[in-house]
Parts: sequence; C-alpha cells; structure tokens
Amino acid sequence: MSAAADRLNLTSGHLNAGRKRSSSSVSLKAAEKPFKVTVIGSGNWGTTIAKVVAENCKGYPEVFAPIVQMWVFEEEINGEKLTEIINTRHQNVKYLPGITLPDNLVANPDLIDSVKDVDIIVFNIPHQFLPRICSQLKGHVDSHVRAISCLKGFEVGAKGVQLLSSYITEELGIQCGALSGANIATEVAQEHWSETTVAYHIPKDFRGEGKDVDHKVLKALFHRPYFHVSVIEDVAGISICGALKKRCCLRLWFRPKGLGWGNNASAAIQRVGLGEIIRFGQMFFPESREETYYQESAGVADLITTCAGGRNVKVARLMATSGKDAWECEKELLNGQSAQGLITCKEVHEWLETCGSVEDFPLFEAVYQIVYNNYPMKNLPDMIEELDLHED
Ligand SMILES: NC(=O)c1ccc[n+]([C@@H]2O[C@H](COP(=O)([O-])OP(=O)(O)OC[C@H]3O[C@@H](n4cnc5c(N)ncnc54)[C@H](O)[C@@H]3O)[C@@H](O)[C@H]2O)c1
Ligand SMILES: O=P(O)(O)OC[C@H](O)CO
Repeated sequence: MSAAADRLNLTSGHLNAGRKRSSSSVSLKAAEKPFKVTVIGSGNWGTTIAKVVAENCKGYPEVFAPIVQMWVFEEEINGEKLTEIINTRHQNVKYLPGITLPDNLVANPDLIDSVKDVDIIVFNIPHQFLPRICSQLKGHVDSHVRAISCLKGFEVGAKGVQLLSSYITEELGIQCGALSGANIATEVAQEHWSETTVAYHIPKDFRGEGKDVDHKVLKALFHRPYFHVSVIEDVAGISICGALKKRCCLRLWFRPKGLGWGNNASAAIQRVGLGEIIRFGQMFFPESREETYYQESAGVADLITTCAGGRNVKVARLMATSGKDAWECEKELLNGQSAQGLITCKEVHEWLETCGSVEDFPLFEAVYQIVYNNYPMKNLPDMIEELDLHED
C-alpha cells in the first residue's frame, strides 16, 4: 500500500491539542491488522455506544475489523433470548427499544468468547457489576489489549476510592482510558447531536502508529456526525465528573422542583455541586485538571444535561412527589436500568467518612442523609448552611 493510500482522512471531526480545535482533517494510518473491538455491556448506554462503534467499524475497514461483538447479560423476554432478538431483529427491545442496530453488531452471551482475539475492549456496564466481570475476564485478556471505560462511578474498597479505568488496568493489566460526556443515551441513539470526551494516556509500551491504539484511532472509533468527540489526556478529570455529577448532586437537583421550588433553587444546587466535584478531584485526584470541569462535555455540560433529563433525576422527582424510597422509584421507572447515583452516593459518603472529610462536602453529605437516613428534603438549604457554618 502506498504511503498516501494507507492514510485515511477523518474530515468530520477534529482532534484536540489541549482545547485547541483544529478545523483541518485528521490523517489516520491504516492498521497493519484491523483492530478487533468488543463492547462489554448491553444496557441503555452499552447498546448505544455499541451502535456508534459498530457504525464506525463498518465505515473504516482499514482500521477496524467489521464485526463488533457485544457481550450481553443474557435474559429472556417473553420466552425469547435477548441475544437472539438482537441478532435477528437488530433491536435491544428491553434496554434501547425502537432503535435499529447495525447488522455487524453481534450479541454474544459468552463473556470469555466475546473477547477472543480482541484488540480494543469498550466497557459499558453499571459499575456495581464491574468487579465480577473483571474477575471472570482475568487470564483471558492479553496485555496488548487496550480499553475504554464508559462507566460512570468509582470503585471504593480497601484501596480507597479508585477510578474505574485504573481498576480495570489493575485487575486485567491493560491500558484503559475513559469516555464521558453530556450523553443521555436515548438522544445519542436517536442520532440527535451530542458531544463527548474521550481521555486516554498513551502507554509506555505503545507499539507505534498503525499497530496500536492512539488518539486518532479512538477518534475514529467513537466520532459520528451526530456524536462529536474531543480526545484529551485527563482520564481522572472526566471520570470524576461522570461519577459525581449525577450521584451526589444531581439527584437533589431535581428535588427542588418536586418540592415546588423553582429554577433559582436548582441553579443553586448545581453551583454548589460543581464546586464539590472540583474539590473532590483536587483532594483525591490531584492529577485531574480544573479546566476539564469547565471546558469538556464530560464536565459542567454533563451536569446540566443529567440534571435536566437523566434517569437519576426521574427517580429523584418521583421520590419527591410520591414519598416512596429511591429503590422503589428506580424499580417503578427504569425497567431494569440502573440509577447508579444511589450506590455512588453511599460509596462516596463512606470514603469521605474514612478520610474525615465529610464536612468539606456539605451537599454530598446532605444527599446521603436524605437518601439513606430520611432527612426531610425541605431542610436541604439549612443542611448546607449548617455544615458551612461548621466549617467556619
Ligand atoms: N444510560 C445513559 O444515558 C448513560 C449515559 C452515559 C453513561 N452511562 C453510564 O454507562 C454505564 C452503563 O449504563 P447502561 O445505561 O448501559 O446500563 P443500564 O442502566 O441500562 O443497566 C442495565 C444493564 O445491566 C445489565 N445487568 C443486569 N444485571 C447484571 C449482572 N448481574 N451482571 C452484569 N450485567 C447486569 C443488564 O443486562 C443491562 O445490560 C453506567 O455506568 C452509566 O452510568 C449511562
Ligand atoms: O440517566 P443518568 O442519570 O444515568 O445520566 C445519564 C448520563 O450519564 C448523562 O450524560
């Protein structure tokens, strides 16, 4: 292949150097052996990202193998296996109904088989299932494999609070970045324009352009005309935003409306929440960059969209109006999907307690007390105020 012919132009998007956007096309070297991609997870976001990835793998056969495997936690829907439905009717009728999936996306119920000979794994499951998935994958994933985590959450355990990408790296010995943004799955699935942020560090054992995953390959894998991707280095920054925005402040954010309060109250809670997210990053992940919170889709933009229309907000609204507990509301509204804010809220509280830092995060703490100890929602302003006074 000639030097000119073995490079592809990605004209629809722009790689970022820091935040400097380039309007010129990006030249991508054809892969020596097209990268084989597997998506682990087939929920609302898992299926959406699998659609995006499968479209691009079909579109760039010089870079990616055309067939994309999607590992599916098998279940029966009206007597039919979900994998069979996806592979024959090309729809995930339970988690992403009404969206036609590309025919090169193959649902596979066998986790180990789905990662056979794979080069890139895209993790996309509710974070509470990650430890079990990783323990099953151990010994079945070669160290040359690269990964991207689309999960939003933390792993909190004996080692403290850990980014999920770091957890994957530690458990499986593979380099892992993250994808996070203002991305309500159904909007992306319907191809309504959205932005996202991918963060990835090129590892020391990088094998070279055309042989290994770099920022251009990731841009080609995730960028669509309706899904614009910015690729940066700050894995910690985008992961912290994704984990904390909905978990700890978003759920409350809608509550003011449930209580009959207005936009001013909602804005106040978002403002305090963003401050606490940044403080959390500075305290526990000093490598994260403050500008990521303001400038990237994964930062304040995700906070805004999640507060406006995410699943955690829907659960919060029902809690506020019905008086039912969070888990009842999740079950009633989400048909098997997960409002992970409930879990992260507790995990973060326990971590802050261990560190003696609860009082530095009055809003996070107020959310925890409301969800887990039935503190009245209407006391929120005072709870924040009281804790602020404590600080003084
Ligand atoms: N849905 C969104 O709009 C959205 C957008 C951006 C990021 N995210 C993040 O993406 C990640 C995945 O979310 P999602 O929306 O795809 O999932 P989801 O909330 O739709 O969860 C359902 C998924 O969990 C699976 N599941 C159930 N029990 C399981 C088990 N025991 N083991 C393994 N899997 C099991 C189901 O099969 C299904 O695939 C989460 O971290 C979420 O925060 C979601
Ligand atoms: O529906 P939620 O609350 O899980 O949020 C969805 C996404 O994270 C929005 O970016």
